[in-house]
Amino acid sequence: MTSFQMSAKEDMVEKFLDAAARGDLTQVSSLLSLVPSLINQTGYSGWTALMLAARNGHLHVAEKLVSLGCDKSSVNSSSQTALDIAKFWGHRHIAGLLSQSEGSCRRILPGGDLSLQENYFGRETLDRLSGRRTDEVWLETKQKDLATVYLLFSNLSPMVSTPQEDSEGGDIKLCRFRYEAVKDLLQKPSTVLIFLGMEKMKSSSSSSSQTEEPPVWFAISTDEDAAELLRRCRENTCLFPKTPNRDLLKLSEEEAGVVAQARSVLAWHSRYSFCSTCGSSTHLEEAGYKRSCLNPECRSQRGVHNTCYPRVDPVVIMLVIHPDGNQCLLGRKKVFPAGMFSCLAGFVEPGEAIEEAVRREVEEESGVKVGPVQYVSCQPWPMPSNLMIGCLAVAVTTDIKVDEKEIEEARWFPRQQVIDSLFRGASPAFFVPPRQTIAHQLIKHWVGMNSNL
Ligand SMILES: NC(=O)C1=CN([C@@H]2O[C@H](COP(=O)(O)OP(=O)(O)OC[C@H]3O[C@@H](n4cnc5c(N)ncnc54)[C@H](OP(=O)(O)O)[C@@H]3O)[C@@H](O)[C@H]2O)C=CC1
Ligand SMILES: [Mg+2]
Ligand SMILES: [Mg+2]
Ligand SMILES: [Mg+2]
Ligand SMILES: [Zn+2]
Repeated sequence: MTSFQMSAKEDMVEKFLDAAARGDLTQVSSLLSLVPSLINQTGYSGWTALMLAARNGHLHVAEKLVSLGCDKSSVNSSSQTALDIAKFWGHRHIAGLLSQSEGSCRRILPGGDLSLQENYFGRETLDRLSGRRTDEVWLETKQKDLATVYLLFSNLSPMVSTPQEDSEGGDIKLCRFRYEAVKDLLQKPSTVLIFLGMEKMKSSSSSSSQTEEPPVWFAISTDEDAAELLRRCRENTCLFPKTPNRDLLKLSEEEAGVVAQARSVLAWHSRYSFCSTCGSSTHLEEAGYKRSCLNPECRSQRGVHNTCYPRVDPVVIMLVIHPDGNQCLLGRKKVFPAGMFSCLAGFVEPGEAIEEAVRREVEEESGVKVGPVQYVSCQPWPMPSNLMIGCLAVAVTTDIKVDEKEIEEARWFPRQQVIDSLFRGASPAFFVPPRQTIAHQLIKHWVGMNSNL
């Protein structure tokens, strides 16, 4: 693109965003009919037309953008969606429009502040088709299907491609392989193969493609040398991320959901090679979703035996609200980066209800006693297989005494300080974990609950 063409495009985007901010429906519509791709363009600080309409309360513009299929979930550089912005500025009619799918639930379950929140790692991109896991003929046919997608894992990290230096954005992408490129790995006895599921049918797909089944996905974990595996990829920007806690947060929402599933199941295989009941060898069944003991005398062959199936560890994570309603309790572990504070969290223990786990962990870690607990949303966290259960909790005492083994410091933070740090105000007193964590989303949820300012 020449510099002239570029500045003409920028002018057009600016004109479009300005029209949305002013509520000029006629200009918004005519620019969109000329250049439909304007719809999700961003301007200053990542603001889209929908966000600007939401900021200024222009319902008709917001309706037009939504009816044309604009992206309602995109976030600006302060991690706010158009819905957050509409709620914050008190434009209830627009907030209602942007959360319309929740309307019918609200009628069925009145009273609760129900927001259909989807967290990073939580998107179900694939239909798991668990019924097919025992259909060996079907699975074998699918393995050889030309459209089938294989992901390669080494040491529990998926092979990803990193952006070219001159490209925009910092996202990483999963490397997708076809059967021909991995069939030798499938023959190796040490390879673990997991059936992940089938791509979901797109509602807009044409009638001719509806007769064909969408592609299925498998994950392969192999002990082949990582450098050797990387040679299978044509691009030279591929790698296996070394720090999953950080690096796997750079995937798209769709790919993050697939990785959450694959990584947790593979982590279970790598930790549970032998039968945990009798110590004998096991073999893989049900397309990677079961390990059965090879000892015919083993107790795990009879009755209900959860040891044969992949594990999920429930963890409660909670934002504790001060009895005055205007402060929240955040803590930091020694391993956190300097200045970062987050929600308290802890593993649910056997025979424990979620509410009780919240009360116990908060008291253990901070000395604060908690009364009412409300579930908000959850997040699969594949490090290795936690299910983070996000709650709000109201404190009934306020004195803090931290458990120094787990927590370095815990403090009550006033709402304004939390808002500044969440939306990166001028000089925030601390910072919160990135938006991909449920900790961030819980903090944002609390701030949003009373944001009709
Ligand atoms: N997505 C998000 O926003 C967040 C995710 N998390 C995740 O939640 C998890 C739990 O939080 P954390 O505060 O550490 O939990 P806890 O407060 O329960 O403390 C963890 C410690 O408890 C012990 N422990 C008890 N039961 C278990 C179990 N079933 N599995 C593992 N360890 C157990 C371990 O001690 P020892 O090793 O000494 O035996 C461990 O170091 C972490 O893995 C963390 O990654 C945490 C915060 C935010
Ligand atoms: Mg903890
Ligand atoms: Mg704890
Ligand atoms: Mg604990
Ligand atoms: Zn056994």
